Amino acid sequence: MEDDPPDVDPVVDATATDIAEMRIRGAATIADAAAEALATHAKRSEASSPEAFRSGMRAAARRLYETRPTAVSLPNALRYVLQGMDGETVAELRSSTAARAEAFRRDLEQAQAKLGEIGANRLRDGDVVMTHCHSTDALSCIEAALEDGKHVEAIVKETRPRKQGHITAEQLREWDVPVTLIVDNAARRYLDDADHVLVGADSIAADGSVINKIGTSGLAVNARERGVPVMVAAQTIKLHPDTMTGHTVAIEMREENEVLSTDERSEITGLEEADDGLIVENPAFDVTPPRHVDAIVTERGQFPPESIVTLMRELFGETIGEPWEA
Ligand SMILES: O=P(O)(O)OC[C@H]1O[C@H](OP(=O)(O)O)[C@H](O)[C@@H]1O
Repeated sequence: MEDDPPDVDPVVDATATDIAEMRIRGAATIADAAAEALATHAKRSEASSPEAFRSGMRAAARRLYETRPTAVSLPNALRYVLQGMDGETVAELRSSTAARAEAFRRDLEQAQAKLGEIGANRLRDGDVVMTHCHSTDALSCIEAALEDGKHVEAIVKETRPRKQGHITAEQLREWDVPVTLIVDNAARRYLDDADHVLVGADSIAADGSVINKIGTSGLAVNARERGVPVMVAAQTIKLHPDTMTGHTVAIEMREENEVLSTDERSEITGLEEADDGLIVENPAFDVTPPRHVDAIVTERGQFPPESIVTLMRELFGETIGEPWEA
């Protein structure tokens, strides 16, 4: 018989649930929350031996990993923290792991600020930026441009079905940026008024493909046709190491009820009960090929998408296992 899996701290469970249900969302924010949860788990661990501590940490990482599949910042964060488990005693392991998680969170914040400064160089005074979804990395570029004294305006796509564009609009208005909010289907019409498309990323593949909120690829195709450059703001934690060896990135399929309520479903089908003839598909992300992206802005500089693999090799090497195999 197999042993029971080790207990994880309730904070780990709560964080995992919040990530799965998108109360915690956005690739960088998810990574930060996961590292914080691992730190708490490490600090509160009452493991009776170093091996028990390590297996508890691995169980916590696995619980967090199994929440959402697309943003690679999550496994990258888990792996980074677990690689920092160091020591002969539980006390040593506890403090090294917690310190590693805290260093990760500090680095994440600094990387985003640095990325913002680099991305701001692409924005000129008076530029209009079209955004999709809500990305803290993308917003960091606008924030840095504002700090440089540039005037920036924004056309903000609503981003169905969850309307994260509202979060972007709220942040931009807080910074006093003039915002025009549009429905997603209006994007092509408004591209003529935009100087840049600026989006974030959940994962970047080795060939320079950008995996981001559903609708990004269509926006990028339209932007290319209209001659509007597409800029992707993505810290290196968004680089997906497994894609160097040919793995594809899993696209999360979310619940029907984000798109269609039970009442709306009954109105369409005229039935109270289930109708297997009506299927609702709700992919959360899509893949934008590198030819539709002008630049990937990271804290290490900005790169044409085709050359991102060089940075990926430098940062991750060639072989990577699951986070809990660290
Ligand atoms: O890391 P930052 O730049 O904040 O966000 C990156 C991306 O994460 C979000 O995914 P979701 O809303 O969690 O599904 C969006 O796709 C956004 O572009």
